[in-house]
Amino acid sequence: MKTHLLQAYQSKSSALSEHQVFRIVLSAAVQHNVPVAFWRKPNGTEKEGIVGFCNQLPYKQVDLEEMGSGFVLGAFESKERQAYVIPADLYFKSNNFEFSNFGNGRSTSSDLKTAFGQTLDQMLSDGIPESALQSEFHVSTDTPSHLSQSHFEQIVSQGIQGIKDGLFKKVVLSRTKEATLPANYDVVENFFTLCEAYPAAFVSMVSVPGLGTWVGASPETLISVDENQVFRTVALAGTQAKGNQTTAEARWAQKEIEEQALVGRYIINCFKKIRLREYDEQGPRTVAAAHLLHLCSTFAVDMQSANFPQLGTVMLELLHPTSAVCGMPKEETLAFILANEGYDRALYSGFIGPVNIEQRTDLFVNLRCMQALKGKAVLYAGAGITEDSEPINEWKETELKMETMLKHIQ
Ligand SMILES: C=C(O[C@@H]1C=C(C(=O)O)C=C[C@H]1O)C(=O)O
Repeated sequence: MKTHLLQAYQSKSSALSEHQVFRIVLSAAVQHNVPVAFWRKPNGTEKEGIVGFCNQLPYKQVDLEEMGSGFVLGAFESKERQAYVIPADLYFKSNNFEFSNFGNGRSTSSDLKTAFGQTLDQMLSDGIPESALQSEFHVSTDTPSHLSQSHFEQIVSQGIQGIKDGLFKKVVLSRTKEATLPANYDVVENFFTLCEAYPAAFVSMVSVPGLGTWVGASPETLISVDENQVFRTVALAGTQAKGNQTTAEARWAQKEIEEQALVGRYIINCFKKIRLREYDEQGPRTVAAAHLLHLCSTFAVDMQSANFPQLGTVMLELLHPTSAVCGMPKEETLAFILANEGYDRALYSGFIGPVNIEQRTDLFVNLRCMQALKGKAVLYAGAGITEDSEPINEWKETELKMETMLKHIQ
């Protein structure tokens, strides 16, 4: 069903570039204080976008089979699948710029919808205003604390000691880093550049009142359920710089092989808990993510033949936070992270992605990401710590991971 706004938009959109359309939508969302998300799926050809007509973002338990269409934002510290959900009141794709209006079944604010539509119409007829050209975005009021190298290395040492003392087997420790954003920083341009640079990543830009603006290029699927009801997840861990080698040439040390095997075993244990035996496991093999290489195994389940229609939701609850971003066992390492890391991870290492759009759900682990603030960005990265870890090497690994975003903002 088409609204007045969508018809007006479609008739005029042909004269606009792809960049301009995304700029206009972001600018209107900021003006009306509503949430917006843009993304491009791994190896996808289209960029997609969602706007929710609500000033207060719903925070609820994610039930993939029950939910309407939307974009989910789960924090690292999310219990029982609680997450923010941007309802797909407006959804569009860059290949044809057809807007779909999914909001009909939901009680959207019709005032907001009308006002948003008028703003779009105005921009289309009067030209794009300065604010849209600069790609203004929602800014969070909470700035995460900045941690020193010595603090990070110290918690890594504590983590290694925890493993030696038998408290846990593996823990993932993370940190932040601040970078200055150039005066002409343009978040839409940043999103487009990342799409171009990282075709195999899930590239996203979400801008939400209160939560602020997050940009990322994640290499890691948490949960996907496709149109044929096939469930997929991955065990991704182990990191090395790619350099000039091909993925086939990469060699892995025992430490990385064990680190990744732990993540795989964790997924298999989750399947065991729910008595699911019919899964297909492939790998591990080496995969490239930007300038880095990781080890990755993939798991797939045909939900129809397994007779498990709720597998996506059940696995979201069991998997998050996985041992790729938290540790093994989950409870002990989560408590260690919360007590020692010294900052709030917020959406970093949480889960993000579109739900029930064109009969698919694709949730990713929010990695290789940053938060855009006024004049600066906060980058986030972590590294899996095992008994054989060296604190300085783990610091270097987080520096390397942060390069994924850093390279494209300066
Ligand atoms: C924690 C991050 O990445 C995760 C940790 C990895 C590792 O410890 O080797 C590798 C890939 C990701 O599963 C991150 O990018 O911040």
